[in-house]
Amino acid sequence: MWWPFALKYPERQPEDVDANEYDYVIIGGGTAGCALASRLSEDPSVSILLLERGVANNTWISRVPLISSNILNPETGAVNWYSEPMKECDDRKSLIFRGDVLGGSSRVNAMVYTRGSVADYDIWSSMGHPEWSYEKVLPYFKKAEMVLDQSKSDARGRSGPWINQTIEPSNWPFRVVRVAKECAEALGFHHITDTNSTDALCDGFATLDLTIDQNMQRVSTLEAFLPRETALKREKNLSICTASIVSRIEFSREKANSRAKRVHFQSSISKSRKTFSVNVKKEVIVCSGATGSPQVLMLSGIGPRKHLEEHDIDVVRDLPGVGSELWDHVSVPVTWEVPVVESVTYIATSPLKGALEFFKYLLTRTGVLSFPFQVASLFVRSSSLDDQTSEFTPGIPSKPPDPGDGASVLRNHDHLPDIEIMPLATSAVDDLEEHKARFAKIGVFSFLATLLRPKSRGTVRLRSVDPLDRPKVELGFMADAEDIALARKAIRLSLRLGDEMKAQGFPLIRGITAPESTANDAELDALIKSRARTTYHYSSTCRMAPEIDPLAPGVVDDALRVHGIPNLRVCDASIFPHIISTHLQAPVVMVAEKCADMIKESHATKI
Ligand SMILES: Cc1cc2nc3c(=O)[nH]c(=O)nc-3n(C[C@H](O)[C@H](O)[C@H](O)COP(=O)(O)OP(=O)(O)OC[C@H]3O[C@@H](n4cnc5c(N)ncnc54)[C@H](O)[C@@H]3O)c2cc1C
Repeated sequence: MWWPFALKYPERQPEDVDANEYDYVIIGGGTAGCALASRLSEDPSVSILLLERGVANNTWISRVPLISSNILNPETGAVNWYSEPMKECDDRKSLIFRGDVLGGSSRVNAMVYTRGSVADYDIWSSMGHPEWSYEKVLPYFKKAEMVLDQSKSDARGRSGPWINQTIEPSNWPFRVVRVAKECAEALGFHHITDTNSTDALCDGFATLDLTIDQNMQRVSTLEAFLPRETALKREKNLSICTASIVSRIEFSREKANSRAKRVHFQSSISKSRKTFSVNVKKEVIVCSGATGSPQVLMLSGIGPRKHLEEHDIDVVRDLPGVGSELWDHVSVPVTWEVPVVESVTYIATSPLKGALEFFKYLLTRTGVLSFPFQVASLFVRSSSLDDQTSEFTPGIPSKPPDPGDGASVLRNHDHLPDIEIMPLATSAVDDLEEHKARFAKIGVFSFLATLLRPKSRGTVRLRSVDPLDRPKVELGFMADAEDIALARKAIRLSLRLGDEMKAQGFPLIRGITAPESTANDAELDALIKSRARTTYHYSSTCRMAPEIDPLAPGVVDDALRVHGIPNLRVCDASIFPHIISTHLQAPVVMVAEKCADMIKESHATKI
C-alpha cells in the first residue's frame, strides 16, 4: 500500500501485555532484535515478547533510500544526543546517533552491507572463541541474506530474507563518486566488485552491497525478518510491543547464580510513569544496541560495582566490563566545496528539483532518491602506504588467508584494512549547527577518512536511573598516539585522491576542512582534533570474553550468556570481542542468527 495509506502494523501497547508470562523476552526490537524475534517465533509452541522503545512507523516513505537515511529528520526514527566532551579532541562533543524505531539502526543507516573479512573472524577465534571463526559464522551470513546478483561467489546467500544488491558505477547518483573511483585506480588501487566474497582483496576501491530490494526500497531487518504479514501470522506466539522502554530486569537468587524472572518497562511516549511488568519462563535476551544494552544491564544491577553504587542501584552482579570497552570507527571529514549540482545539496536547496526527483523515484524507481548516501568505498592497509606521503605501494599480498588455515593473530592483522575512505557527496561534518549555517546551501564533497581498528576506547555509563535519560557516552577518541599517526595517513591519502581529482579536471573549488596536501603533521593534528567524529559503529560494550581477560574484562560467554546469569543473554553489536574492520549491520545480524540457533539448541526447541 502506498504512503500515506500504510496498513497498520500489529503493534501492542504496554497495557496489552502487562502481567503476562513469556518463554522469551527480547529487549530492543532493533537490527538484531527483529532478526532474533523472527527466528525464535518460527516455533509456534514458544511465546515471545519483543519490547521496543520506538514505534513501527513502517510507511512507504520510510523505505525510500535517501529520505530514510536522512538522520537529521526525526521522522525517520533517528535520535541523537551529545557525547561527553572528547578530551583529546579540543573538548568537543560528537553527536551519537541511533535508530529508536522497530528495526533499530537498520531503518536509518546508510544501508551498506559488508560482512568483514575472513581475518576479522579468525581474530575472534584466536582470541579464544573458536565457535566464532569465519568458517563457523559463514553459514549464518548465508542464512540471513539474499544477494540479488546470482553471479556472486558461493560464499553469498541466495535464499535468506535480507535482500541486498550492488549498484553498477554507471548508475551511481553522483558523478563525483565515479571520479573518485577512477582516481583511486590511477593511484594504483584495484576495483573490488564483491567485498563479501571470501577472497576479496584487502586494499581496493569497492562497489558496495546495499540493503536495497528490486524496487529500490530499503530493506531493514524489520522488512526482512518481521514484515507485517509475518507479524500478523505469528500474533499468537509473538507479541511486538512498541513505545515500551525497559527500566530493569528483576532477578531471583539460585545457589551461586541469579536468574532473570521479570522485566519491568514503561511507555516511552506517554507522560505517565506507570510501570508494567511481565514474567519470564526461559530467557531474557538484551538486544538494545551498544549504547542501550549496557544501560539496561546497569539499570538492572549488572555492571561495575562502584558505578552502580554511585547511583544507589543494588548490585546483582559486579561485572566491570559492562559499558567499559566502547569501540567505534573514528573518522575525520576531508571536505571541499564543489558545484551544487555535484552534491546532494542540489535537491535540498531547490523545491522544484526535489519534487522532480520525488516523482522520478515514484514512477521509475530511479534518480537520487533511490540510493543512500554511500555506494562505494576505498579500503586500505596502512602498511601499504608510505609513512610520509601515503603513496600506495602494495607490499604483503592483498589476498586474505584461506578460512580456517590456523593463521596467527599477527598474520590476520596483516590481512585486514585499517583505513576506509568513504566518498560522500555531502559535508560529513557532525556539527549540526555548522552544517545548517555553512553547508546547507553550497555544494560539498567529502572523503570521510575512517580508522577501522583504532586503539582508543570509550565507555557507556548511566547519566541517571531514569531509563529515558540517554546514557553518558565517552568516545575516548585519539587517546592513543597510534590513532593520530594512522589518522594522518588516512587524511594524506584523501588529499592525494583530491589532488588526482583536480588533476583530472574535477572542480574541487576550495578546501573546507581539507588542508593543502603539503600540510605538515602539526597542521594535520589540528585538523584531527578539531574534526574527529563518530562513524556510528558503536560496539564491544558487553564484550564476549572471560570475566577476567588480558585485553579487558568480558561480559558474556561464547553462547552470549551474561557471566553468572544463565538465562540472560546479550545479542547485538555490543558483544563483539574485537571491532570488525568494516560496517557493522551484517555482522550484527549474523550474531542474531547464531544466537537464535544457540537458544533453540539449549532449549531443544523444534525448528
Ligand atoms: C546513522 C547510522 C548509519 C550507519 N550506517 C551503516 C551502514 O551503512 N552499514 C552498516 O553496516 N552499519 C551502519 N551503521 C551501524 C549499524 O547500523 C549498527 O551497528 C547496527 O544496526 C546496530 O544494531 P544493534 O542491533 O546492535 O542496535 P540497534 O539496531 O541500534 O537496535 C537497538 C534497539 O534497542 C532499542 N532500545 C534501546 N534501549 C531500549 C530499552 N531500554 N528498552 C527497549 N528498547 C530499547 C532501540 O530503540 C533500538 O531499536 C550505521 C549506524 C547509524 C546510526
